[in-house]
Amino acid sequence: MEIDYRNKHVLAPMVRVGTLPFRLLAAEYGADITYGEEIIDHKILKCERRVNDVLGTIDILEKGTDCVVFRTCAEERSRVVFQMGTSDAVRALRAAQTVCMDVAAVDINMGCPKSFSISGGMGAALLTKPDLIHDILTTLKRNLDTPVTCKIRLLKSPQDTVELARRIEKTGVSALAVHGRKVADRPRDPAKWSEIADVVAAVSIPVIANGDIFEYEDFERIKVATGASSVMVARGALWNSSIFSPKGKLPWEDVKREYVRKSILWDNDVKSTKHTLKEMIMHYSCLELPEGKAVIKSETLADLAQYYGEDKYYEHINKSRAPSGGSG
Ligand SMILES: Cc1cc2nc3c(=O)[nH]c(=O)nc-3n(C[C@H](O)[C@H](O)[C@H](O)COP(=O)(O)O)c2cc1C
Repeated sequence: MEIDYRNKHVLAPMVRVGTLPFRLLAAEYGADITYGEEIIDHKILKCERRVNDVLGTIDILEKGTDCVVFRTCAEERSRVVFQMGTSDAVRALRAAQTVCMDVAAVDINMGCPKSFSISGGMGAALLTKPDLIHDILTTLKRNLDTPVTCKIRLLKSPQDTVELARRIEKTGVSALAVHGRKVADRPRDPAKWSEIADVVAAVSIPVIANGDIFEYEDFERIKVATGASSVMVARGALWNSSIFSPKGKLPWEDVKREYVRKSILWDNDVKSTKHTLKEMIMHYSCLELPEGKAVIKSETLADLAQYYGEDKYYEHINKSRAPSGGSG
């Protein structure tokens, strides 16, 4: 089923952050479309799909283990985007086939500047290989019923970016997310909204504008500046996912607590929960203070529950999951 990419507020893909509890939290506050963290195709190819009746989730697990690589649930089926890292069309297709029936769309990461991506020919390395981009996207389009999209960065000149966007549009993708920074730009460099506007003007598929949305009002500002109708947020949502709420941001302490509860409810990987909490704490406070130290020291969700005063909730959830029967 085609997903509508117009007039949407979108949670950006974020490694080690965009797992199920975080996506559901963002959606609860108002995000319309929520991307998962980037997962590399090689990793998915070592996985199997399993229905988790206890949690009510669909789990993509490393074969023969309980190691969750991707977890989703029916509630987010119509809005979750699976983002993949790849450098090969056939491999991308095989990996996408493992997950496509459980997600709203499959997205290819063409913006990651990290060395592990570039050295594997993935992420931003694709930006200089338009033929390979074409190959990957058309292979996915031809063989999947699921919508296909991609996320790029700006190229050296606005003309180059526009030329690439036009080529991408020709592959039949449903939307194009544009992060308004170049590969060499640092996160603190301002995003170049005007160069996103050049792309919006040049293509007719929906463009999702991304970069420097830190307040709810910024959604409207970037729409006006770029002409894009949809907007994607990463750091603004990481620090306080209630940025999606038209009613204004909630105190980060409340958001954090709700994130801990959702991590417990969906049995999130403790490393991902710790990482996300650490990012929030680093932004608002400091890891050297007692809270940061307690999060770093935590080894399990039970430890985190205890620190945040959610131990009763943790016990309640775990009791409700225990197999019935026994003495009663
Ligand atoms: C913690 C973190 C993890 C990220 N992981 C990904 C990722 O997995 N895939 C991706 O395409 N971009 C990733 N990005 C980039 C963001 O999706 C986004 O393009 C960038 O941060 C600019 O948006 P912002 O100004 O709203 O932060 C990540 C960014 C952050 C801060």
